Amino acid sequence: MGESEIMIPCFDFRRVDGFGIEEGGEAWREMGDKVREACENHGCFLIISDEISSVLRDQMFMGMKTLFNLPQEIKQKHTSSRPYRSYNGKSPITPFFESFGIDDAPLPNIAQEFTNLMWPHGNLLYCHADAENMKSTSYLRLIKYHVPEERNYESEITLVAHTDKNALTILCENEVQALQVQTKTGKWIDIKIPQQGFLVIVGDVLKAWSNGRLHAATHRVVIGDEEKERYSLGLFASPKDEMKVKVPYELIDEKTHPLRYKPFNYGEYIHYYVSTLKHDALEVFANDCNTESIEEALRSVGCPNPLRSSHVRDLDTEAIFPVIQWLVQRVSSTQEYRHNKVSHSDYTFGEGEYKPQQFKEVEKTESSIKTLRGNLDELNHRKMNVVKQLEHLRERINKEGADSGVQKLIYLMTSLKVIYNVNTHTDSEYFTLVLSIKKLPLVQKLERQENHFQSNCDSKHSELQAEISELKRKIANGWDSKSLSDGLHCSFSDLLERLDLTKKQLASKLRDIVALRRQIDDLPCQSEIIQISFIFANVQGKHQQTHKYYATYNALLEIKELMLKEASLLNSIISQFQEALSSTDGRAKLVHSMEGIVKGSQQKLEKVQLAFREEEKNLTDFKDKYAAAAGQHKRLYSLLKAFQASFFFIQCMAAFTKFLFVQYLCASSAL
Ligand SMILES: O=C(O)CCC(=O)C(=O)O
Ligand SMILES: [Fe+2]
Repeated sequence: MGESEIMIPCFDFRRVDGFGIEEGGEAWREMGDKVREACENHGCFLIISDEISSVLRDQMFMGMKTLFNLPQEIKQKHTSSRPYRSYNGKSPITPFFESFGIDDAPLPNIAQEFTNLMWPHGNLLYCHADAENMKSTSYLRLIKYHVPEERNYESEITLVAHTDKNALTILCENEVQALQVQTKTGKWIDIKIPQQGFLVIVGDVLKAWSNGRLHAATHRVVIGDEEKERYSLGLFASPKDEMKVKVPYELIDEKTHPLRYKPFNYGEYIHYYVSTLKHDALEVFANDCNTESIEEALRSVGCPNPLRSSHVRDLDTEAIFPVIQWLVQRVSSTQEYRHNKVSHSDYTFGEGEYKPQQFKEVEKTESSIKTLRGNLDELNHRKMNVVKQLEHLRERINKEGADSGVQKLIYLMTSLKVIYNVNTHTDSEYFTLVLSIKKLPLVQKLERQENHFQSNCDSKHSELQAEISELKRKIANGWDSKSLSDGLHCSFSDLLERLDLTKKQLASKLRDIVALRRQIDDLPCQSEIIQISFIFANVQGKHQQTHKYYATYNALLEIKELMLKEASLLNSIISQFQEALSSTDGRAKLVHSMEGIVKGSQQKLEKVQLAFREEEKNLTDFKDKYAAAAGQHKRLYSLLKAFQASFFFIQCMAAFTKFLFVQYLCASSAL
């Protein structure tokens, strides 16, 4: 099959004739084989499903549009410490790309928190979210691709080529085609996700888990000359950060499928990817056979053919063969050179004769060995000199006698004692000695301590001395024992007085405390407060009712007054009617006053009619608003249903992973 004909398989998962009808049945197994093959060959496949109607899907994208239309500062409120979760908006690197990542979106509190953050005044979108509490982790990614205002190129790569770092991704788009998947041979093919469909992409985790049997598809988003902005919605199912990704032993076969990935912690892997952004992060981070070191070794021996670790991994013979040829050639020419060196030590290359690169390297190494040897000889010579000097010194020590130093020291110590005891220094030698000893830090410290102690003693001594002299002075001044005891008595009664005062103060404080305690006792306890608040609520209810009665009473009173006024007016008209009719002047007056009354009434009527029309207008306004709100409620509710239905797919995919595992077990037991 030519590359141009490569098609990503599309499976019909509609309930009528497809997946999930009879789990474990013949059709189910056949479908399983096809899905596995698609994952192995392409790393992705399309599915058509009737789980989500096109109406719901449209509404879902409408909801996304509303979300992305929110002001930038509101969108930026959505932040997270985890990679790819925070709102990522139109950065200079990706100016036409905006996305939100929401962890475990199906959980009701998560949806509610997100809604509260984006729509502080409420949005019915998630208000009734009652999705099941799922154990697997997933994150929902909402993406908007803008239409570039000015195009530098015919098409813009808006999302760079990558493999998904999670286990499995389920994608849908708003019918604006821009996604491309790379085939194993490196060709990019356009993916059009069907109207009722999804694209399922195998991520790095499934690739590692399946020991490299499943292919993680490299994909990118290229915005062409589309006029419409693109929205896509992806569910990224992944293990929890603390989970270990480990190839099951059933999927390891020493001959056909030796272990390719060592077990790794998922969180550490993500951290590695985020900090390096290596496209082949999985191969570098978890590959068990270290193809990187092969690449490195070839580079260090100057292999002219580029051989990447992926060539080795994928056994790409086209890339590997020239390298092997080069290595064979190198080995044989090295052998030849060695042979010539041994048999003809004076072997030289003639003028213009081809001298292979490795020969030059060997020559260079030889010359540096020579220099090193020269250096070593010189160092040996110096070492001999030092040894000689050492021996000489040792001889001198033996001659002078080993004890002389010690004796000198003892002599000095004795001198020191003498100096300190006698505290005289007549001899000049002693004098110098004292000076040098006094300079020693320990001696200085001791001196300082002694001085301190001495001054302390002195001050205590002078204090005591002062007290004694004071007593002496008193006695000398004629203070006898009686006056002394009087003095004591005086100060004792003084103290007693102070004690009394303190006792009084204490008693008053105690009284205060008792009063406070009483006040505390008077305060109602918690249950009493509840009762009171209950009664208060009742009273408030009654109060409101009374208020209403009063309002009615006042209105009735007003009406009564009006009626009375009308009645008195009518009475006065009746009483004056006969009289007014008797004269022409009276009749004209009556007609005039009647006209005045009619005019006044008409004005009143107009006022009332105006107020009425205003009220009517208000009513229709409210009705319109209510109808709009009800419509929105309906739309958002169905949108919510659409979201819930898409979460259902995560569960499907978890089952699908399990199903793939079973497939492999069957395949390996058949081997
Ligand atoms: O928007 C798309 O179609 C692809 C998004 C994608 O590949 C990703 O977010 O990893
Ligand atoms: Fe992706």
